[in-house]
Amino acid sequence: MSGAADDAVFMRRAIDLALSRMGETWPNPAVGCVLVKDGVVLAEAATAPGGRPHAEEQAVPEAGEAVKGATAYVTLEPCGARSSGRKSCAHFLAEAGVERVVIAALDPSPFASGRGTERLRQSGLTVETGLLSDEAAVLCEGFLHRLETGRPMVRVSLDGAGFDGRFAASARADLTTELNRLGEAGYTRLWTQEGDLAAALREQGLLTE
Ligand SMILES: Nc1c(N[C@@H]2O[C@H](COP(=O)(O)O)[C@@H](O)[C@H]2O)[nH]c(=O)[nH]c1=O
Repeated sequence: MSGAADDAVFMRRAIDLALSRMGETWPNPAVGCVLVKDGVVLAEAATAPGGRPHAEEQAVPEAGEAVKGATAYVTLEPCGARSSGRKSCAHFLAEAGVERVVIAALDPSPFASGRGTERLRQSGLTVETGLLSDEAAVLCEGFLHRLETGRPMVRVSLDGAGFDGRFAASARADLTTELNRLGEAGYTRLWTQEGDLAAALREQGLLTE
């Protein structure tokens, strides 16, 4: 396999890890991280339920000393700043001796966007962005929606797999207020089935299709 083909395989693995955690990490996005050296996976992890520890914080200690010189495949730009005051993942990867970081999507948070990649580059790591970014976008769409509107995204789903929860409200309720309340509680991505509620949400521009 060529280097580029390898990169896509490992990023797809990181995306799959994160997809399997979707709906469990809110208010944080689900992120996947795969650490690779000489074509061998050293360690892999996804954001823990509840949003912390982050994917990188789990994968790096698991890889141990071998992580020096490795490539990290991450579905989201490693955080460059933390709301929790913990060491940022960019700092953590650089300190551990990772040499190259391949990223699918940039962190959409205005608080953090670009800061992780900047910190990594300043520390001398090679940083590549945008690999499989379309496939990774679903992982942080709810997080981004809540950042922009204060409300969780609502989509129609048959079974709710991968969502933070089900949006249950009367179609006649004040839906914006209900969703604002759920946004304050940290929900980022909710589901509903087709029916009166979905129709009311659609009419009010509150449904993502
Ligand atoms: N879940 C996740 C990230 N989430 C990002 O981390 C920031 C919030 O950090 P904090 O609230 O301190 O835990 C925020 O910018 C969010 O997008 N970052 C990562 O490197 N890896 C992860 O697994």
